Amino acid sequence: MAISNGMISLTLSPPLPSSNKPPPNSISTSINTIRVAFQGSPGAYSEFAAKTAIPSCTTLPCRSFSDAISSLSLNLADHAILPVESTMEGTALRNYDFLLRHPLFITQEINLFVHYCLLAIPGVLPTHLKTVISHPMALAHCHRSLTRLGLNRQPVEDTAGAVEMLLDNRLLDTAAIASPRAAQLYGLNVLAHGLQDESWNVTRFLILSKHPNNNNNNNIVDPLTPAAAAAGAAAANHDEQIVIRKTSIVIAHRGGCMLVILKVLKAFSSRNLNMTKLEVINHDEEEEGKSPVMILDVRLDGKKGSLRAFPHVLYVDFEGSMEDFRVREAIDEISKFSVFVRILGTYSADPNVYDLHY
Ligand SMILES: O=C(O)C(=O)Cc1ccccc1
Repeated sequence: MAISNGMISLTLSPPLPSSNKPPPNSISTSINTIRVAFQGSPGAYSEFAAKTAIPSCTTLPCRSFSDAISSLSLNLADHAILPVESTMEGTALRNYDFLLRHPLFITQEINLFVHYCLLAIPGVLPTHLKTVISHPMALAHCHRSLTRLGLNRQPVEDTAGAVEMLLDNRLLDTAAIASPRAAQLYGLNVLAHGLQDESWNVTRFLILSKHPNNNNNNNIVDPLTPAAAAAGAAAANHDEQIVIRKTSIVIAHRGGCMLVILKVLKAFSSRNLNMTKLEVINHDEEEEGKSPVMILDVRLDGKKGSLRAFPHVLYVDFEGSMEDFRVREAIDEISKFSVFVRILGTYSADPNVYDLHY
């Protein structure tokens, strides 16, 4: 079945049996199955990340990330998942833009090892290949390998979609870069494993929701408090995993980037709050071809304002939750010298990196 001109596929994939342990404090429900929308076809890395983060979930494949977000407003999905950065390429700014343009909150993060395979229709030999198709991030992560193989690159929406394209069009001179799972799912041959240019290739995905995560789980402790130290000792004894809460914010400011960065660092360091990410985006209006970052004004009380353009933006992640007074104080301080602050959400830090099982 399809809705709104068939843009959103309504096929819900069943939960994936996984030998990976779910991440701490992963979202779970005993009554309703959680539905996670992702951009791509079944077998995409995002789908695997969703099922690793929330093992009992069903997944909703969507043609674009906008469709995945629409599925939240249409109540077809409870969450959407988005790859936001990788160890090989840093922040995927385009995906962050999606997040900033919508009234969404981060409720969980998940880190996944990404192994790429070269897949082709059975019978196709490496010598037959002229072109390779895949998600732009996959093509970038395999840049050196593809240059060595002398293949033309063609970006498509997602890795599993590339596999579908091979099959739908019976492309006999083209390969796709996708996961071993996609190879199994679609019955393609794996011509090469481990195509990524660096063996340590981890992608960080964010799980997004219409509502902020107000999880007051007792296992969750704010770092750097006596409770954290005590919980740490207890966990070490019982082999438990401590869950550290993280918060992501976006700060926009006018000019004088260095001074703003120093003030932001001081707001966190003076309160003993550990930063895990600081990324500065400067999109000067005068600079040709660069558009300012568009950010939707959304507050934790759910009120949303207008979409505003900012040329200078800082993405900051730090350890600590919005329930911690030091975090609230730091954000208050930052609000005094920046033109705009948006809180993207507090969620549990993922201490693991999950692997696809071949
Ligand atoms: O295309 C996919 O399979 C995705 O889920 C996006 C993606 C692409 C490459 C690495 C991680 C996620």
